[in-house]
Amino acid sequence: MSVPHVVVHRDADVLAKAVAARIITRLVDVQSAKGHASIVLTGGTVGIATLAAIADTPARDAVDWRRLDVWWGDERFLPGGDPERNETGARKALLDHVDLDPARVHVMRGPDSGMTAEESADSYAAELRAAAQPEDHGPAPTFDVMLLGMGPDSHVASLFPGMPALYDTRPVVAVHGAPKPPPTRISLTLPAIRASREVWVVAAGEEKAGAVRLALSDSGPVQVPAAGARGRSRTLFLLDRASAAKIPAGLGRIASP
Ligand SMILES: O=C1O[C@H](COP(=O)(O)O)[C@@H](O)[C@H](O)[C@H]1O
Repeated sequence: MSVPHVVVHRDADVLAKAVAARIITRLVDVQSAKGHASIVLTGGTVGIATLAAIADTPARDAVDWRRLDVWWGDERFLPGGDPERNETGARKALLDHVDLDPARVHVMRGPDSGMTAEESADSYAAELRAAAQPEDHGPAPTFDVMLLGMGPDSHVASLFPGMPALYDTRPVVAVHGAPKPPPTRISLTLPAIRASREVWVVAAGEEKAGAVRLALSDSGPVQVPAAGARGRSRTLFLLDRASAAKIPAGLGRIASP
């Protein structure tokens, strides 16, 4: 697993634009190297603002959207089209504005599919397994980029501190009783997150400063889930100044003074 690298931007707006530029560059590089790429999306404020920033930049045309697999790190277990679903936010901000191959957009199904949360998680696990290649050596693909928002309690995806999902070895699970509404969710687990080539944790706002500090410490992932979010090749913490306010001096590289 990689050691986190911290980049600090002036504010949430600059952060979203900078992460958007970074995603475009990464996807273009990966697609030019192997013909296709994969990204795992997050919900949350900065996650969705980043997608909107991609939609806003002409450089988005450099990505071959039809050769991109889109996955989610978590989903709120709500019917399709519900404004609280991460999918709905992502579609509105970006996915509806680019030429994706619908077969490559892998949504986590809601209750309107007729499935329980457990069945939806199992069906996503089957989709992950089907996409995994022998060289991935596991039940999920080696995602090229995984974006993760982080809550003030240090949750990533829908892995909340102390919850049983943090001990699970399956790639994706149903979560019940989440402290942040809605209580029922579907989430990738730490093994699936850690199977990603690159994990990028994005956070903004002073209410995240304590969680950012802990996420960059030696805390255990059961108490501090973001401390377990590490990529195989690279882990980035992409922050605004407010969320980086409590990290040890010298750890963060200021990119936007
Ligand atoms: O509920 C969720 O929250 C987190 C973080 O959201 P934020 O608004 O505090 O940035 C998000 O990463 C996760 O995907 C989502 O389901």
